[in-house]
Amino acid sequence: MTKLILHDQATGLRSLAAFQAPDSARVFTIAGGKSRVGKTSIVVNLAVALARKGQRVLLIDENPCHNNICTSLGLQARFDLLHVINKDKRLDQVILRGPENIAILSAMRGIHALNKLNPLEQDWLVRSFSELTKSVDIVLIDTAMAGTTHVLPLSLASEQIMMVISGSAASLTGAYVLIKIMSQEYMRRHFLILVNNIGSEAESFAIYQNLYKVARQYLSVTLEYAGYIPSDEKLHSSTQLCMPVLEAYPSSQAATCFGQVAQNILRSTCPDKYHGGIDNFMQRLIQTSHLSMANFMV
Ligand SMILES: Nc1ncnc2c1ncn2[C@@H]1O[C@H](COP(=O)(O)OP(=O)(O)OP(=O)(O)O)[C@@H](O)[C@H]1O
Repeated sequence: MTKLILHDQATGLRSLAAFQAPDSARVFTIAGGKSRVGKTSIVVNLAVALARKGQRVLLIDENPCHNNICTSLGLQARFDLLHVINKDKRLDQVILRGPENIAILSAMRGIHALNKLNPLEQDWLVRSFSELTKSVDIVLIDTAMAGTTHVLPLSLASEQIMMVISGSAASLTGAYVLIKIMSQEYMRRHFLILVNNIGSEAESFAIYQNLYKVARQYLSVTLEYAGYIPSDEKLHSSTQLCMPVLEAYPSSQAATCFGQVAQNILRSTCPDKYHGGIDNFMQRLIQTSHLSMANFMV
């Protein structure tokens, strides 16, 4: 029975993908197999690097307010996605502006409410998001870490999934488990890999290559190297200053690497044929938010 439900959900997801416009915004979910792997630092700094390359960036933040993008930038979000869902505020009224005019949407409470929306509320939300279509080129989603399979709905709704790994065994195992579930249950065949907090580029590439070989042999998926961010005290200091490292320490090694990662993801391919688009993303997210994590045996 569970298999049947999963099959239907997977079929639904694939048919939704067919409705996407080819020229719309690209949506990347940033996930990690372990907490504290550096997701928020990566989302914030990658957004700045992308904005400096002329991209209009929207960040969607799933983290709780004591530990989220706004806090890391010294901003305070008074409103969030739930205010939009409840029709207390319009989407443009809850979006904050960060460095380089990056748009930031706090969404933790809203994302958790998506599976309770009736069809009319779903429609309203998708239409609200369609208003962003002309003003956003790239969406980056910072996922919260609350269990291995928690990030599935956001990841499956995105065009691209970027897994952040470090050199630790826990981060590699966690990333492998997530890739396994998404490939075997949901036919996701392509993942971007970013290695963070690592000693050197050579070390980073060796870790990536090991994961690549194992994933190709046992899971039949393609991994694409998105780059690396070194272990850099300047990145840690910039977090404490509530600033992106690209602003606080523009000539640091970390800042240079974020520029390179931004270039790589702009060039990245999408063999899964998920063409993005914010309203379509929201439609898929509503659909995937009904997935019961209890269905998964890891
Ligand atoms: N490459 C790096 N070099 C030095 N410090 C880093 C690096 N990447 C992340 N950090 C530091 O590690 C800490 C955790 O980073 P961050 O909050 O971005 O992780 P996270 O994965 O978002 O955490 P959570 O699981 O709590 O959401 C921060 O203090 C950050 O400054």
